[in-house]
Amino acid sequence: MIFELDNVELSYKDKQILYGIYLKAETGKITGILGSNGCGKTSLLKIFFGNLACTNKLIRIDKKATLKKLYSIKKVKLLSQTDFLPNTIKLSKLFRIYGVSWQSIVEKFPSFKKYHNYTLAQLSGGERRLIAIWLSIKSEGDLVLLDEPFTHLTPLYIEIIKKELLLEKENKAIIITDHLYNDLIEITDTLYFIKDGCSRFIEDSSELQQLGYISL
Ligand SMILES: Nc1ncnc2c1ncn2[C@@H]1O[C@H](COP(=O)(O)OP(=O)(O)OP(=O)(O)O)[C@@H](O)[C@H]1O
Repeated sequence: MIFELDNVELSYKDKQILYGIYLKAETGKITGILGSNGCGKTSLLKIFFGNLACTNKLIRIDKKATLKKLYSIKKVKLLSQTDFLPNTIKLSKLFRIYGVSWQSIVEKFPSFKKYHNYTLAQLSGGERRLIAIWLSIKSEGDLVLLDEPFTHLTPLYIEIIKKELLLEKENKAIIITDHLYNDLIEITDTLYFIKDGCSRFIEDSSELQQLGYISL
């Protein structure tokens, strides 16, 4: 499946944020989005998902344009930066609701075994984040949008999540944005950089220096 987002125009009051955007995500590939703080990455993911209105946008699925919100016609998962899961439901139930086996997370993160009957409110911020990431990437989905999945995670956990993403991409299109750019670049097949409201396709990571994203 191929998802394209084109012709995005987004303003907040008089401030124009995005106006020359093209992004493509496809099953079997991980697409990365990089850009400085405030350039519009989170907004882009929300526009793609369908929960942020903008002046103009064009979404195509397998080359066919659609005006519908993507989440209403395809299985799309959005990992937002802020907590979005209910804090009072036991993790065992949350995993059942998402259709993800509890054993899958215990196999990769054995220290989580004891949390089976805990609620999210009883976990640390990083542990809550890991649960949210796991449910986003392991539940059924055509397109997975991940807003800063690596930030807040311990280095070892990041390595495990990267390996899982490489497995999950076989059946899903995945888009990731994160400031841990080395981790992101390592697993992405396609990379875009957002600057001055526009997206640029990055062929070689050395371009990120010329663009002023990382120091020379
Ligand atoms: N609700 C809002 N009202 C007004 N301005 C907003 C609103 N949400 C975001 N913005 C502005 O839009 C711009 C893009 O925000 P966005 O969160 O998409 O950036 P980002 O690239 O994800 O940033 P970061 O890397 O810091 O998370 C920022 O300048 C922000 O101040």
